[in-house]
Amino acid sequence: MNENRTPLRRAGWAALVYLIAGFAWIAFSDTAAEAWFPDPQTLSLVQTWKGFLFVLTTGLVLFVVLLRQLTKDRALLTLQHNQRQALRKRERQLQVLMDNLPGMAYRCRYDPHWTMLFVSQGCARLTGYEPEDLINNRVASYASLMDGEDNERIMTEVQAALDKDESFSLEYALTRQDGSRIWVWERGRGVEEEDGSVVLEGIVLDISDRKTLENELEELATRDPLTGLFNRREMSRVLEEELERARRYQRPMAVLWVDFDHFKDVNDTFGHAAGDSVLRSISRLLLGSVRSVDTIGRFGGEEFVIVLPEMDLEEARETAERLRRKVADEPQPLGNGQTVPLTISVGIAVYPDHGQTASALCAAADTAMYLAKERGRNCVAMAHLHDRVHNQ
Ligand SMILES: Nc1nc2c(ncn2[C@@H]2O[C@H](COP(=O)(O)OP(=O)(O)OP(=O)(O)O)[C@@H](O)[C@H]2O)c(=O)[nH]1
Repeated sequence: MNENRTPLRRAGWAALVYLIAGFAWIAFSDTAAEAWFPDPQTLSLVQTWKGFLFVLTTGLVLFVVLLRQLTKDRALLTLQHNQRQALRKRERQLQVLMDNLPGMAYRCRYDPHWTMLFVSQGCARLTGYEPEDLINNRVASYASLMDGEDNERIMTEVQAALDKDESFSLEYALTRQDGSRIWVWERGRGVEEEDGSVVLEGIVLDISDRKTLENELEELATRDPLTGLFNRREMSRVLEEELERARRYQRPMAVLWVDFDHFKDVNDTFGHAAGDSVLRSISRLLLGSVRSVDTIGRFGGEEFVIVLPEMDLEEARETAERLRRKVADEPQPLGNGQTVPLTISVGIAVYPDHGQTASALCAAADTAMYLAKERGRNCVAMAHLHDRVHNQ
């Protein structure tokens, strides 16, 4: 209650109380003294002692009031000093924490530039820009470090989090000042300022190492380690995807089933390492001989599957024949400076002629490949139309 009074009002009240008490004392004590001590000599003595009493009392009151006030002031000053010390300590700790983040802390506006109002020192390590370069978009805006589509996606995600008053987590790529690319993870939330506007506060961490590891793991899960081609699982996924597209747009699609001829002889004669070298070399050769829309996978052993979107029977036959000739014409390196001639047998199945499903097409192409082997190898065979009936 007292805290609401202004110092002037409080001092005014104290002075008023003092004046009233003083005047009352002078007025009533003189009258009372004259009434009780009619003798002028005694009265004079009483007046003197009365004066002493007044000075003593007011002095005591002044002493108590001043003591109380000064004690309070000192306690307040000590409290303020301790609070300032604690604040400085926390600021220092926060600074150390922010400067040692594997990234940066920030405060920014929710605008198309992500205008930075504050960024910690880690900004230089993360982006290559000094904090003052990014603050208020002085040299570059944070948005200019992001990819265009990422920026739009992030704007939408952050808006959704702001609407729900929740924090947001984002992953996106940044282009640093030197042009190198990094992956970052950001977590932040909207904070209302004193003027009612909303700013974003959070941290941005470099997760490039994690991303590289994730990509490597993804590669391991989808690629054949020897040839680098898609493995059976990934190839099956691609086949389903292409088949779905062919169905939707009512376009043909071909599957080639490629098997090396007498590959066992290569292994037996030159060793397994030489066989591996041949597998790698033919993989490269096949990969370099198809269109960018075509996909090659190693299904296992020396069997390869090639998916050729938008290819009908005749085009597929021509492609298979071209691949067969290319392999036959080029002796394969054994890895020791020597080469070995090798041929392939290719089975062809085409959607929708030989099958409607991935498994039906694979089975038809595989059967056609055995037909090519039966015909003496180093040749191409088309699946029979009646295979379609068996496969469905
Ligand atoms: N070097 C090497 N050989 C492999 C690999 N995978 C499978 N093979 C070999 O491929 C050979 C396949 O032999 P077969 O199935 O008998 O067929 P082929 O000798 O090619 O004869 P045809 O297919 O009948 O013309 C086997 O010797 C396998 O050991 C591999 O990753 N590396």
